[in-house]
Amino acid sequence: MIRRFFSYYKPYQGLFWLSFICSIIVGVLELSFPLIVNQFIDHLLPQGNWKLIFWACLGLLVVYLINSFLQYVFVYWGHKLGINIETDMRQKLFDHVQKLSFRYFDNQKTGQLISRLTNDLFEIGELAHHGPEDIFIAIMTLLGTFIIMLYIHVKLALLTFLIMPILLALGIYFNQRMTRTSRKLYEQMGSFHNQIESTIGGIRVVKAFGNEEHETKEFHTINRRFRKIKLQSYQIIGYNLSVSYLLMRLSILFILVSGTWFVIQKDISYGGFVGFVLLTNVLFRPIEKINAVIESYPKGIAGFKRYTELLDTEPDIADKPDAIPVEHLQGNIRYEHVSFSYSDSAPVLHDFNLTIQPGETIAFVGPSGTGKTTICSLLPRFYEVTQGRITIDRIDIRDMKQTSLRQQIGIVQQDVYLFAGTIRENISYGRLHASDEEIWTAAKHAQLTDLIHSLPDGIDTIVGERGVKLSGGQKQRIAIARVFLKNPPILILDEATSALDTATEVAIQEALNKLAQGRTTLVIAHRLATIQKADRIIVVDHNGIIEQGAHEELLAKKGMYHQLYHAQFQMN
Ligand SMILES: Nc1ncnc2c1ncn2[C@@H]1O[C@H](COP(=O)(O)OP(=O)(O)OP(=O)(O)O)[C@@H](O)[C@H]1O
Repeated sequence: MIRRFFSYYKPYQGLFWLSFICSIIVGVLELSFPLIVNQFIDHLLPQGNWKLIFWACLGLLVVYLINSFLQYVFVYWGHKLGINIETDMRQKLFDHVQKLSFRYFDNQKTGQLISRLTNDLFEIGELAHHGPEDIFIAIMTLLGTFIIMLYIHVKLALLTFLIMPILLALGIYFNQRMTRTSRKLYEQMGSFHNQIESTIGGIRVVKAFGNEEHETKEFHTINRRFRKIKLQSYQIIGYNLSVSYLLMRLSILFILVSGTWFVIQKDISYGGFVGFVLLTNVLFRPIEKINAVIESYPKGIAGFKRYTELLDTEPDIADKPDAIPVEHLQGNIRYEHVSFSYSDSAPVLHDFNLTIQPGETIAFVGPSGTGKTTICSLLPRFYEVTQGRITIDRIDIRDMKQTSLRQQIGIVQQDVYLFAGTIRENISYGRLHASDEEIWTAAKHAQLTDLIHSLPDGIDTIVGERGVKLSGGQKQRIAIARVFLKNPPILILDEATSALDTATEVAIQEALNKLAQGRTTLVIAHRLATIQKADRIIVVDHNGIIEQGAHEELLAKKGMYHQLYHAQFQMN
């Protein structure tokens, strides 16, 4: 995992070394200060030579100036390195998430995914900048300080280093506790995002049922749980800081007492003693740094683990290495002995066979839950068949490049999803670089021109999140315009179940009929009145296809279609 983590530094080796070298120089210069003070007290002070003292102070000033400049370089460029790595990782993760199949998203919570793309990566970025450098610099400074301490006074140095194992053991103990708490914190953060996403996303349902209070209570529970874990983590940080602080100050006291004894014994000079005390302060800085890493390390590592986990999720529907791009398909579709199940539960389709001729309009009818939508979802490979195969123009769809296959299929769903942009942007989603004229033609075919002209901002009217500012019928016509623009040879139409007013229904039906002209069309029919002109009606139940034929033929058979038709007719 560490090797994998470091592989992200590769493109930024220059930045890494720049901030690394700067921080080493900063560390070394920090170490030089106690040594200079030592020389100052022992040699310059007794001589009383103002000229030399002036030059020594000037030298120190230069050291400080260089150090302050390097601090800036280290902080800015070091963080730039972290941010670059974070940005790359986020992009990579986003690209990967886009490749995952419907099946993956069926089992995921959006909030968890958002949490991974935001918080996790922020923490990883922090670790990427601080982790390796801080640990390395801390070790270097510890070693450097120890060597200089030994140089000044061996016995005092050895006494000081007796305290180190206690401080390190303390660090390790708190690190372990922090790792556990961080994990809980992140799980909670995901639940947090889920709750917000689902309540705000479904705010209209919440309000329609008057369940605001219930949602507030649910949120309150999660919010309190999050608070509790966050407090726990700060309690650990607090303990760690206060115990470490106390130990460090006790160490200084200990060094003051033992150093004074050595001074009285004339075993160490005054300058050596002051330099030593100053060095003790330098010695504690790396320990504080290690403590800071201890705070950020578990969060970053927990985030990185979750990041790699998601990145390693193989898309269960991927292009074969030799997959072919397809263009201009005729639309000859064959389902050959297709079986399919969403999970280990009972199959939705079993040995399903169907041949659809190019340009034919097929309507699927049958009771709810019998697999009409599933049959259509298998065609663009949203889900993979469990057995059998589906071919278009005699090519197995698994041998085609997914994007090219999906470019050949247009889908109009009953539950239309519009993006929170303008009408123009939503239509042009069908073909991203379409010209203005093409967009207007598509809008005209979808009978949208009157609507667009009636709006103050015309085609540039903002439709609101998921198109809330438009009616169901208007949204559906935008979805139809999108597919006109896409102009695919194959169509899947999931018919609207809701009863639209007659004028709107006629307008939508006209638009759909026009769209279906010259294309192979699969209609998931809910309202039998709209599919009477279909070339073939396929009646399915839980056992598969039970009847098929034209409307009149099926009525004459007096079978299932006849029953369904009359049931709906009587209801109307
Ligand atoms: N994403 C999914 N994961 C698991 N099971 C699913 C999924 N989608 C559908 N199902 C199940 O598969 C079966 C067939 O569903 P499908 O939506 O294809 O039926 P349908 O005939 O289109 O129904 P309707 O007429 O109500 O739209 C149902 O039992 C449903 O619960």
